[in-house]
Amino acid sequence: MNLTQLVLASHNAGKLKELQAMLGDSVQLRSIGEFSQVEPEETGLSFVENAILKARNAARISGLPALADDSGLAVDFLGGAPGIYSARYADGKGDAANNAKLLDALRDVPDAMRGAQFVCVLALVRHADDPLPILCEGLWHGRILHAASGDHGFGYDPLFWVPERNVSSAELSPADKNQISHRARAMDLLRQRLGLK
Ligand SMILES: O=P(O)(O)OP(=O)(O)OP(=O)(O)OC[C@H]1O[C@@H](n2cnc3c(O)ncnc32)[C@H](O)[C@@H]1O
Ligand SMILES: [Mg+2]
Repeated sequence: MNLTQLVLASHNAGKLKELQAMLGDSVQLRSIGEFSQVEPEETGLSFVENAILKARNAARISGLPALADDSGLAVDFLGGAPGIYSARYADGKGDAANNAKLLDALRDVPDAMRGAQFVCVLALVRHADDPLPILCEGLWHGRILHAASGDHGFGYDPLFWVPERNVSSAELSPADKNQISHRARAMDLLRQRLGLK
């Protein structure tokens, strides 16, 4: 597939920055925000369903091939919550409220029981009705800290301790996060599928 321009089916500026950095100059990612401010309802029960739903919606609106990222944080002690509801965990009140709610839910839970993974599913559709979306996933294992630390990244990064670096993911430089994150792993697979590496 020859792709020089893709629309990114996301209103999250943090994702756009990370994904464009990973793709480099060979593919230009245009934000769906250029075409519409309306966010589709994420009605799926899985990351895969929501990624496909967002990608189809963006392809329909833009007329371009579309890439979507559905991602979230699955916390072991919470049975995988907030999972696909990560963005809406604190009822749409934003990252700070989501982080505060998570800290509260894990109050007094010991380190050994604070395991978590970031999940990322990327879905690429060539057009809105594409019967064979390309799907790639990535996981990143870590642990939930007892307090926020660091100010890079977005979302739950200040609470996610990265065992291989002994820092929070918000303390990693953007370049370092983009080497090892759930999104980096999914993008690595996507680049292979597209013959970009
Ligand atoms: O749906 P779009 O428009 O892409 O943007 P969104 O922010 O709503 O994205 P999701 O529905 O995929 O929800 C992802 C949630 O998981 C969080 N998340 C995903 N990847 C993350 C990362 O790399 N670092 C920190 N938090 C992340 C993020 O903050 C959101 O709360
Ligand atoms: Mg969303």
